[in-house]
Amino acid sequence: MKTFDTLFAELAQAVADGREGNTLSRVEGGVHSIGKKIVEEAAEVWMAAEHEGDDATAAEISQLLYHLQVLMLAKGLSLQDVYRHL
Ligand SMILES: N=c1c2ncn([C@@H]3O[C@H](COP(=O)(O)OP(=O)(O)OP(=O)(O)O)[C@@H](O)[C@H]3O)c2ncn1[C@@H]1O[C@H](COP(=O)(O)O)[C@@H](O)[C@H]1O
Repeated sequence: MKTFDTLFAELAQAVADGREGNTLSRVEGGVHSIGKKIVEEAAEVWMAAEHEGDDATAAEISQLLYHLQVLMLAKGLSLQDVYRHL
C-alpha cells in the first residue's frame, strides 16, 4: 500500500524523468491550475464527509493529498519543507 511519502517519491521521480502522465501534465499546468484543483478536491472531501460514506470520503481525501503533492512538486517543495511545520 502506498503512503504519503512513497507516493511523493513516485511523483517526484516521474517529474524528474519527464514521464508523460497525469502528474507531469498537472505540474506543467502551473500553480494557478493546481490551486483550483486543490480547492475543488477540498470541497469534494467536505461534501463526501457530510453526505457520503467513509470509503467515499477516504477516496476524496486521497485525491486531495495527491493534488497537494502536485503543488509541492510545482513549487519545488520537499517533504521535509512541509514536515518541519508539523
Ligand atoms: N493518486 C493519484 C491521483 N489521485 C487523483 N488523481 C488525478 O485527479 C483526478 C481526480 O479528480 P476528479 O475526480 O475531479 O476527476 P476529473 O474530473 O477527471 O479531473 P480533471 O482531470 O478534470 O482535473 C484523477 O482523474 C487523476 O487525474 C491522481 N492521479 C494520479 N495518481 C497516482 O499518481 C501516480 C503517478 O500517476 P501518473 O503521473 O499519471 O503516472 C500513480 O501512482 C497514480 O495512481
